[in-house]
Amino acid sequence: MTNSNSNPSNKYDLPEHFLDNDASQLTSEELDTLTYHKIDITEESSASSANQPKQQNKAVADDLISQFFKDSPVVPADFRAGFVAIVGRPNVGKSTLMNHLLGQKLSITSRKPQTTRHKIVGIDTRDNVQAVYVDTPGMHKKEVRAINRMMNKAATSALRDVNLVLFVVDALKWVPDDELVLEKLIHAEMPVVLVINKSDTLDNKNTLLPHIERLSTRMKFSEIVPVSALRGSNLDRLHEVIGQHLPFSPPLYGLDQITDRPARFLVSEIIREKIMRQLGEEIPYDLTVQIESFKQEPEAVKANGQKKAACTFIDATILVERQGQKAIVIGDKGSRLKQIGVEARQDMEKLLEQKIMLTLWVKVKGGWSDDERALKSLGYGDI
Ligand SMILES: Nc1nc2c(ncn2[C@@H]2O[C@H](COP(=O)(O)OP(=O)(O)OP(=O)(O)O)[C@@H](O)[C@H]2O)c(=O)[nH]1
Repeated sequence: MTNSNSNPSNKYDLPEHFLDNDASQLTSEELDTLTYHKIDITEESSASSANQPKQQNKAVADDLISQFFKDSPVVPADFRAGFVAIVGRPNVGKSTLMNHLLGQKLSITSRKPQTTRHKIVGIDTRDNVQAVYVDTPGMHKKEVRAINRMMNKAATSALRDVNLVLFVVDALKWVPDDELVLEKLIHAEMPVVLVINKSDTLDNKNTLLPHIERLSTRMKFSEIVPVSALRGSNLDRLHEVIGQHLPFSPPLYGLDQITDRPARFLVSEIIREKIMRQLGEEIPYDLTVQIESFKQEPEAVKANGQKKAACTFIDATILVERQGQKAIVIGDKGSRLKQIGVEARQDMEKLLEQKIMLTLWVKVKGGWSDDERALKSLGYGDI
């Protein structure tokens, strides 16, 4: 730190992090230095005040308060914020929609139904609106196994305490699982917006209107918005509708925050997505990824003066049900696992904006998807 006497009124002599934080985070030593500055400044403006410690303390407090508010973003009175649940049967494009609404990939997507297993929270702040999206596993009728039951539970619980629901359907398709979602929403107290996704697949747009009319007789939707999540069509309109239906409220999360999920969770989801994309139909979805270790090393300067970039070291285990699946994931001479690793690392580097060293292992853990206790130990218990 610069000698405070050399330039008493220069605020950059203050402890560095004071510019970003409030005074409660200063050490007492730093506070002493700060007070010393303040005395110097006061002496410059008023010679008599040097003997008035109370006034000096008040000046310090005023300075801290004004600095604190100067650093806090000003939120307009008409700011709106709230939770938005994205619900629908499997494969209608809920995760694709959330990623495109966020403009950032958070939720994994694949052609395979039931890709989304957990409740994912994505935060989007724009135009004085903060929408906190909850992407849910698709709801479906076949609750055959423990994992399906848990996914349905997660989707239903996402409907509690939200301000708005986006009910996503696949173009003109209407199947019993859509009916199941509709039944859950009919008595919902919050507004429900029907999002007709995959509108790019419609050959004849005239068929849309009778479909919308039919669905409107089933329940009262606040709005019906046809979109193509994949192509990003009509999402501006959807953003507008979402904003209109959220309550006036200060932001619920930081204005720059994009998710409440820890980085280790997001990286395990990235690995899972790459496996599903690589293997397509070859492997059932009975597969999970466990992050064994996640160590972040900050940027450093080596002994020779060279800079060492920040790096995160990740060890992950892919758990499969059977020996045969292990061989499939590993591939010929490890080629498939290597490809999964390369693609996952690239996505992780984009997400975390730093170098990643990724080590992948494959292990057989029979019967995990049908064992509620094992699922809980893998983190499915809190969904
Ligand atoms: N043509 C077209 N395909 C889409 C659109 N949106 C999503 N898809 C595709 O539909 C498939 C399923 O998308 P997801 O976003 O994984 O669907 P989901 O509803 O989250 O699926 P679950 O995880 O099973 O609940 C993927 O192949 C997407 O590329 C769209 O607007 N148009």
